[in-house]
Amino acid sequence: MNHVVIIGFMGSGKTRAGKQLSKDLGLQFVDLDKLITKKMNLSAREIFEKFGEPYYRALETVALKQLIQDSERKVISLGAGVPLQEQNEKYLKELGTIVYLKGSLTTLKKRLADSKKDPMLDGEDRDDKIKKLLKQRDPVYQKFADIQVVTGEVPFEELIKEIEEKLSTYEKNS
Ligand SMILES: Nc1ncnc2c1ncn2[C@@H]1O[C@H](COP(=O)(O)OP(=O)(O)O)[C@@H](O)[C@H]1O
Ligand SMILES: O=C(O)C1=C[C@@H](OP(=O)(O)O)[C@@H](O)[C@H](O)C1
Ligand SMILES: [Mg+2]
Repeated sequence: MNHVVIIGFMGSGKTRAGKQLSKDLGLQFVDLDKLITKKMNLSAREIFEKFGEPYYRALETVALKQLIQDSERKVISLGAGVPLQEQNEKYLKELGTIVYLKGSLTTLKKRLADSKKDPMLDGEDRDDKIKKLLKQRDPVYQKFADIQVVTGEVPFEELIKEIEEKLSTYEKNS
């Protein structure tokens, strides 16, 4: 399918940017986390606590497969962990054009400092955890990215414009 797919670390702005892009492009918006939490009637943290992380990962994969079958083009914001799961690799490649919202460690630490919603940041020192996970995840996001933009350095509206321009160029050439 040729969906517009947004990937990136927690706090990179996947959900916010996805909503704006869907409005501008006149496409339906899907947030993969929202799809899962709505269906389960539980938050991501509650699903992690009740059933464990592997269960959440399985729900992500099921949702991805459904979106590949969906013939109506959409803007899809993925959860930050989706590209890290080996079983998702082939589905991600089939899903559409992948936009990586890249945030620096400084930007992400700032945005995530008070966020309570992410179970992946529970436990150890939050800044250390962000640093460790970003080091592990950034190369994976880069590997999947058809388009990359840096968040945190320009105003939101400019960032969206940059994504739209890059998408248009990418699609013309592919
Ligand atoms: N370009 C941006 N500039 C400043 N703050 C942003 C930007 N994009 C997102 N945010 C803020 O960062 C936080 C995380 O955004 P969100 O879209 O939920 O990220 P994600 O879905 O990638 O975890 C929110 O408070 C959001 O308003
Ligand atoms: O980093 C992760 O593994 C996760 C990120 C979350 O999504 P956001 O990227 O929207 O925060 C959500 O999917 C879940 O809590 C797991
Ligand atoms: Mg999100």
